[in-house]
Amino acid sequence: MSPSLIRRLDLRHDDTQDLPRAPLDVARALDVVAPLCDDVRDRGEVAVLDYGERFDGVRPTSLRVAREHLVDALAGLDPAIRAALEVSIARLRVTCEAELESTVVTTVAEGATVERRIVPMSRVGLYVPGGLAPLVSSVVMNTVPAQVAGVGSIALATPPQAEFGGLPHPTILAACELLGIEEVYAAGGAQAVAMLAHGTLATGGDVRPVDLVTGPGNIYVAAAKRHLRGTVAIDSEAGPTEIAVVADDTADAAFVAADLISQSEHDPNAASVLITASEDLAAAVESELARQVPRARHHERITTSLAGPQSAIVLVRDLDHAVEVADAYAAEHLEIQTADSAAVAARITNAGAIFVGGFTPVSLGDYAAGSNHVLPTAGCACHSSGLSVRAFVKNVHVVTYTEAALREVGHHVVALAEAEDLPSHGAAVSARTGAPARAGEST
Ligand SMILES: NC(=O)c1ccc[n+]([C@@H]2O[C@H](COP(=O)([O-])OP(=O)(O)OC[C@H]3O[C@@H](n4cnc5c(N)ncnc54)[C@H](O)[C@@H]3O)[C@@H](O)[C@H]2O)c1
Ligand SMILES: N[C@H](CO)Cc1c[nH]c[nH+]1
Ligand SMILES: [Zn+2]
Repeated sequence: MSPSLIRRLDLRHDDTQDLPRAPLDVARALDVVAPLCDDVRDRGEVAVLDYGERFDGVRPTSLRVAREHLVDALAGLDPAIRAALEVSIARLRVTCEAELESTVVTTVAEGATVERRIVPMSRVGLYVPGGLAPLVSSVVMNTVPAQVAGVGSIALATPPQAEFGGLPHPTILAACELLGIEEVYAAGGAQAVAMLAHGTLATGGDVRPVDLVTGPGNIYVAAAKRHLRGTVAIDSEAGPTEIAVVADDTADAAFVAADLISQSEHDPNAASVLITASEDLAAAVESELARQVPRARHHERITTSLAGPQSAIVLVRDLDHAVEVADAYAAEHLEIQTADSAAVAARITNAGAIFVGGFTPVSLGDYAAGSNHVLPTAGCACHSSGLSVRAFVKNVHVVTYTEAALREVGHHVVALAEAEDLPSHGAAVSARTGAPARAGEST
């Protein structure tokens, strides 16, 4: 029998072993990315073009893509792809509209209100991957929530393609035009994220800085987002793709293998993990991988991804143990293919998105489920969320008190200010309410 394409990790008797993770993680990639981002801050568009030439093998004549290229790309778009994009956009828009929170005004006492105002980000930068594959669907996943949130100004960056003379891939340009995105840059990787975050006005260029950078990308893109967080807001570290599948004997091994392969197709650094208590299923999935992988167009990078230390078939004691391991792993995508998938899914705390049952593959969510495919990776799902309208808005409390309402609560403010040895805080209230000043107050 030929050796398995994926290793086994047996946690049944020893679950102190490390969970599968890629050796090239964000922390390591920062060594490359931090100086690169600083260089873009200092040298602006010339640096962006230099790195494009080095990493993408082409130097665009202009970083900003002229509108005519967007219009031409949409005119030349295959109608079947346009129809699919329209469905993808429509489904995601429905979800985003339903999830957009509205302003809430709370009356906490008579004459005292706290309004939570929802304010869209003024200007955002969207990143769309285009190194190994032109992820046109990421144009949709970034843009639709930004537009539903009401963002005023949107810039989008995606790598230049040597094949298209330094322009981004035409299908990506077509999707931009379809969605009305006019400010598109032929810039990829960390240099694109740095360009959006810092802008290039200070170095003589035309790119205005953004307030938020969102979108998926490879490990260098994820590292750039970590490095620049603070200069800008980010959605999450949405790096190399991961899939974990919790499955039992009821799962279809051919489906499970197809789903592992589908996400390994993204990147040699992508991670595919099956978590199961069933040795029979583990063996059947290994056979299916051996059958399906050689037939896949991108079998080389799939093989690298499956063989890497980031991928494994993890053997666990039972379903409870499977849930525990899935939560500890905190996968970007978690599929549940068990006898009662919904009940198992309800027990999961940490995952970017959960795909429930045998007929909800991750690929559906990648394109047309109505969910967002920009999701936290490398364990970040324990603290970060997938992209949604919430990333594109801020909450601002608007506080309004009448004089009577301030008088009613003022003495409590004074008491707490005293407790913190900050009497001038209390004095700012006493000055209005006429309450007696305490020692050390100035009114
Ligand atoms: N987590 C998510 O939500 C999600 C969604 C979709 C895709 N993805 C991931 O996005 C990634 C897409 O990766 P990609 O490479 O195809 O496209 P990409 O656009 O993310 O990255 C390409 C860029 O990487 C830069 N680069 C390449 N090698 C480099 C190096 N050695 N040093 C510095 N920079 C370098 C180049 O500038 C290039 O423009 C995949 O890893 C995929 O799994 C993640
Ligand atoms: N699986 C990716 C998220 O990690 C999204 C994607 C785009 N195109 C295909 N798949
Ligand atoms: Zn995918």
